[in-house]
Amino acid sequence: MTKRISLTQYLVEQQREHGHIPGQLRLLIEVVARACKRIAIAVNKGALGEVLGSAGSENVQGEVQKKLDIISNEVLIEANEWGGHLAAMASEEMDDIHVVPNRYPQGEYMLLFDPLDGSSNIDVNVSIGTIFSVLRKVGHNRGVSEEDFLQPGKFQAAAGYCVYGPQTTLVLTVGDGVAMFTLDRETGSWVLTSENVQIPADTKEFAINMSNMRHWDEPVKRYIDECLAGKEGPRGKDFNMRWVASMVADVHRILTRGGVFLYPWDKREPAKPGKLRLMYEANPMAFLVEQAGGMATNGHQRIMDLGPTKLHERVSVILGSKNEVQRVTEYHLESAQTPSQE
Ligand SMILES: O=P(O)(O)OC[C@H]1O[C@](O)(COP(=O)(O)O)[C@@H](O)[C@@H]1O
Ligand SMILES: [Mg+2]
Ligand SMILES: [Mg+2]
Repeated sequence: MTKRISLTQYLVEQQREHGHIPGQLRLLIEVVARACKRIAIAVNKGALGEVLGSAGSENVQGEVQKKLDIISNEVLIEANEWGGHLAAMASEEMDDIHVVPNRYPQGEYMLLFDPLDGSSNIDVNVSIGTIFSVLRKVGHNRGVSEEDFLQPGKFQAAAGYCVYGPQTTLVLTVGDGVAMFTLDRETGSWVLTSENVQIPADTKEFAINMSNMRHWDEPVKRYIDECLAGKEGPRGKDFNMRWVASMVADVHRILTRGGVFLYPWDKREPAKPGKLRLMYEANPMAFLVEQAGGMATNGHQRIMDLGPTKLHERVSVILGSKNEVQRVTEYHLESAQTPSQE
């Protein structure tokens, strides 16, 4: 029988072999993983745990909060407040940052999360998840403010997600490749089930919400039209389409078998750069995807190079198999160089 490696053993080994996971970061990741286990239990109970349905409130984005959005947020805050070695936290479901109180010495890290991704799928029993990102606090011996969080994604110390699906899987990077851990419900431990995850550079599968087609910009229309044209079209191959409407599940599929995911800017809300959130969704997923050999851009620039101007900033997202993301990005650049016909 092959040896089972737990999350703790994996992190300790990474620390010993590569020396790049400080003790505080290792403990922080373990606390997040423990919180995800508690969220998985709540998700699993479903109607029996009275966790389904709307909470009757709205978040800072004006989106209706589900009960599980709030429960998951509370679980993550509570777990990390005393056990997470943190200076502060920020969440998609909270207007402002949450500074960890009365700590000396103050924690070196800041945690950002989308506590429950794919909220529209909760009540219909489709995969959902938790996405998280870890930043270092620059400048010790002083308080922490929202500005401390406004760092480009390339400075993330760690990122990951947990997908609550047929299996509960934790996917993690600390900047040295991507590892996947499956929750063994009988023992309650996270068991390493994939290491050095690699996204194939080419794919025949795309993920986009096709109902927004009429709102898309030219380069996105061009790319999807070419995919839809199949064997007879310029791409010379047939493409398949998937859209779970939970970013965690769509990205998990891409990390597992390749593909390209797009949630681009569109004309519905032209003033907003996109639907997805830079700090809680795009940055952590971009870090994972790049660590697995893929690519992530907003159509013009690498996502992890973007300098955030506010906590809840939104962004256009194209990520996954390198050659496809490259192609969509080139289409955007070409279109920017072509004078408008209007
Ligand atoms: O319903 P749409 O517009 O296709 O959007 C789906 C997208 O919205 C999201 O659910 C947003 O996440 P939240 O549930 O955290 O708000 C993404 O996970 C997903 O990619
Ligand atoms: Mg989300
Ligand atoms: Mg969410």
